[in-house]
Amino acid sequence: MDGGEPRKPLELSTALPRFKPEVFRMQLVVLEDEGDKNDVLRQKRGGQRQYAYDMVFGEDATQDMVYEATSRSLVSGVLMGYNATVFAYGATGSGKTYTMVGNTQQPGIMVRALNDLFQSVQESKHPEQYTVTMSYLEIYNENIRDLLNPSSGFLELREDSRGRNIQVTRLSEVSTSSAEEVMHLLQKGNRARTVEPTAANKTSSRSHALLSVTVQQTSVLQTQDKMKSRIKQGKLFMIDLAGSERASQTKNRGKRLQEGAHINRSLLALGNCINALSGGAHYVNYRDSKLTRLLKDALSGNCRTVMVAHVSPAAVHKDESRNTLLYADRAKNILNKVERNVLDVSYHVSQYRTIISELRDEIARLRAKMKEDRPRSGDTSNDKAEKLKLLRDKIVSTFREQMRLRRRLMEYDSHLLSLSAQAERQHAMISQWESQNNKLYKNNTTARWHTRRPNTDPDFEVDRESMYTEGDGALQMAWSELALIEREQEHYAELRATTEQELESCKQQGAALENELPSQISSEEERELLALMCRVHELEVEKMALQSERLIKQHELWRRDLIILRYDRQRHLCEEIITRQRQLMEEDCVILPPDLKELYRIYQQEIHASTYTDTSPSYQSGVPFSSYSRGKEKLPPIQPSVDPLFQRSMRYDANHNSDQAGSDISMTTPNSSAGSDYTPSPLPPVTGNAESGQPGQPSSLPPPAVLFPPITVPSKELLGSSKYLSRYV
Ligand SMILES: Nc1ncnc2c1ncn2[C@@H]1O[C@H](COP(=O)(O)OP(=O)(O)OP(=O)(O)O)[C@@H](O)[C@H]1O
Repeated sequence: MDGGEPRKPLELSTALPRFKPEVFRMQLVVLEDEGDKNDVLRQKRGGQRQYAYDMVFGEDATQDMVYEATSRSLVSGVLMGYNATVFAYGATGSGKTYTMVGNTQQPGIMVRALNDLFQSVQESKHPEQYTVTMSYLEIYNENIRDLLNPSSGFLELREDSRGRNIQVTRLSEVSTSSAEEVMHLLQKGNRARTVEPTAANKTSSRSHALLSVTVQQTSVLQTQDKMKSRIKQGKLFMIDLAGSERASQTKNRGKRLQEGAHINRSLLALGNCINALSGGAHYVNYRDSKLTRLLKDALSGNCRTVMVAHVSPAAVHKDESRNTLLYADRAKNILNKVERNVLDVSYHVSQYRTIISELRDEIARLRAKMKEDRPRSGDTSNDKAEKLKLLRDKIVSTFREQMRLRRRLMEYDSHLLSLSAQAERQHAMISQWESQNNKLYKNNTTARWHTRRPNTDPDFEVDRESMYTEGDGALQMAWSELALIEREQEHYAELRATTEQELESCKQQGAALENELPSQISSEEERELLALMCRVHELEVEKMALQSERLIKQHELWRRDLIILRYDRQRHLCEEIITRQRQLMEEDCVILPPDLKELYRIYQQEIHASTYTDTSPSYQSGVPFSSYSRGKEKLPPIQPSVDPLFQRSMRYDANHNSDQAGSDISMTTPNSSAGSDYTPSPLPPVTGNAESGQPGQPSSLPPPAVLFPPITVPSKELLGSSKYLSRYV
């Protein structure tokens, strides 16, 4: 390390998960530490530390090189419906803003990614199916500000009772159709961002900036009574974090010092989350800062995440550099489960169609009444005109009132639907938990486990005790949440009934006013004026039709969620039954008949097809499920990390010793590469010859009988974790 000032800091990238390991060669950063010269006793010895990352960029790396290697592949993923996040991390002045935003000559990741995104949309077969929206916010002193509409003040962060669906209220979501428009918005946002000069950086960002771009592709498959559409939605977050800073180095005072404290606190919270996640902690505290709450999905949810860590080669920054390297190193161990957000939406539009058509009928009636010729008194006195004006005003206001009431009814319906979806979820959660408890504490499998594993793990019983308490708490919470939901359902049902009554009387009032109309019209001009009023009504109805369409989609998504949940539960049960039956067959040395073997094979294919999309790394790796073809000697495991319950299931350990009478199952924690990728390596049979230690070559049974895949048993941490429950539902 030299003592020179940083000009071109070093950037490291760690992509989570490493979806293209063949592209990202691991590269090293060596941190040299000469030790403390004043440390005469040599207590703190210097030395070298090496850190390996997916990619390391030196001072010659261009913006383009950084973008190509870290973020380009994320853009195509977003268009396919994946979520992705790129965030820049590092000390103040280390080059984060340069990497993310850049300048006009050297644009950064944000600009390049958006350019690529729009280009890909334009080059696609159906550019008209895509909608792109963006929002841009900053977190300054723990307050959220809308960078696209800075005058809106501080915004609130909201989430549901389980800490999911995090949303920023009143944040502007701007719909964009071209890269130029986006660039303009981005520049506008950057101008609004809080940037101040400090001793460490002339243009120091005093806030974290989060740019979010949502790409939605909607393809309508059918119209008429039943509409079917497919919605694919990917989100890309690009985040320029504020830099960590030391008061002694930045020489900040007053306001700057206070900003620095906020920045450091939120970065510390982020560091804690990274530590907890990389260590596989059961509980991760995202609530310590707004930054971590917003980054929750990027860190542990359904998201491909790239962390670009920035370090300065200057000796004076060695502590910050070491910290950054350490966090980046830990972040590598975090494994996210990435899924495509694709939904086939099919919905009945009859319910809202009725409302809309009723309103349209009303307008038609109004028009007809206007055209009706009635005997008139012939006078065009001011008095008559005044009466007509009054009548018109009344008709307009009753129509508005009707619209208001109908809209309110729709909102109540929508809320009631969401409540019933939530209640259903709680029910599912409760029954799931109860069946888990049965499995854990009461059934035979557990008893056998105990007898097979005498005294191997002294903490085993203690763990179970604490799991039971934890589970009990989760169960109680689910029950009380259910009671709350039911109370809210009752309340909203009452509100709905009252509104319906109000609407009925409003409708009658409107009809009476309409009947008065023909006798009041005395000239063509008046007729035309009233025609205009009808047009305004029509437009309002159209607006309502659009709103109802949005609600319908929302309902359908909830309904689909529930169906998926039920199917998932059914599948879990089936798998449980199959696993246990196989265990019994195996214990009784039943020879597998060929047709049953064939059924297992088909079942396996089904599981694989439903679990792995064509972009799954395992599929691309050239070992797809089809390799388990008829006649092959091995069957793949029943449970290739397909469901959250069994995700971290026990895996067969080929090297496991044979002292567990009759059982070759051992607990192994899946390593990072095995966590999400299905590794169809040949697994030895459950009843294989333990002495031989030869996977797949058992001698105790004839060949067909030994083709059992291993029995998967949920790992104790998953069965006992309440976190699992909330994740699963
Ligand atoms: N790779 C690079 N090539 C050339 N100049 C760079 C590079 N990286 C950073 N710089 C320059 O270094 C200075 C500090 O960089 P930047 O503002 O991006 O740091 P930062 O990490 O965002 O700091 P802060 O956390 O204080 O906002 C800027 O003037 C920037 O233009």
